[in-house]
Amino acid sequence: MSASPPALELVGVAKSFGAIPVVRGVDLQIPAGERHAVIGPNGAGKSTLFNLVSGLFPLSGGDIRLRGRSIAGLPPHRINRSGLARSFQITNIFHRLSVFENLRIGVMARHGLRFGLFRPVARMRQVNEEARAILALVRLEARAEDLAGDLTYSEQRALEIGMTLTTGADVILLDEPTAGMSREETDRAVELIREVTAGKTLLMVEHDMSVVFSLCDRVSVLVYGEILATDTPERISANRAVQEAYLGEEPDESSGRDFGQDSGGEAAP
Ligand SMILES: Nc1ncnc2c1ncn2[C@@H]1O[C@H](COP(=O)(O)OP(=O)(O)OP(=O)(O)O)[C@@H](O)[C@H]1O
Repeated sequence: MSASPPALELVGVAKSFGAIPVVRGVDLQIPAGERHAVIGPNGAGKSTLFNLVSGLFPLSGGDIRLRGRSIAGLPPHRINRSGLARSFQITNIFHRLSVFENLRIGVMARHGLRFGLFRPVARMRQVNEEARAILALVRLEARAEDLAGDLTYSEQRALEIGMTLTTGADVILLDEPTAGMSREETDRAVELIREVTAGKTLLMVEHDMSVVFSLCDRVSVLVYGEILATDTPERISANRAVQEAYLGEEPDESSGRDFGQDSGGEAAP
């Protein structure tokens, strides 16, 4: 055991909707700096797990700890301020503001600054610098002045990742960051995610095993609300129990999509 607590720790995490258990006692430790994927068949409880970690749903049981401190019961904005940011697909983006303004608002929020209030010039200079740095990191400099609503789908996803960075969080949750992207867009997104999460802790839901292989240190397989296995991508893809959990999903080495999903929004191959 290392001396420092895990960046993120789930202890016996449970969630029921009415009488129906959906997440059933999940234990998971993610050390600081690890990139970790949660995979699993449709309806396994992956989104619910993310909603529990980010504070959108109250726990039915167990505990969630960020750097050793419980965040159970905290509202999402408090969890966010504690250093955990989640990408909510494209819903965080103000479509009628420019790309730069979007990032600036995110950085301002972190500095406790709001529109319409007195804004000290020196702090605004710092805000602008930070926003520009994130703009470069997510490779949207050429689009800085364009409306966020005019970005392509994958550019919007990049902006969304940029918004999570504006919070300064060092634990990042990404929910299917490459869903709906072509192979080329996916490859670019993987590069971008690798760069922007360097030195941070990443927890992602991802269906595309080629993405998991190229990005993640470890993978957890969630089946019926329970973790079936946690291991390296290589060992997970060779695991018989995992293969059986994806009934009817033959490993497909040619596409790299070892464990396909029948979810709607995926890009055509
Ligand atoms: N708010 C809710 N109320 C009742 N049931 C819910 C709610 N949210 C999710 N569920 C149920 O919980 C189960 C797990 O759903 P969840 O969306 O977490 O699965 P998932 O693994 O993310 O699936 P997918 O890969 O299809 O997104 C499903 O049976 C779903 O119908």
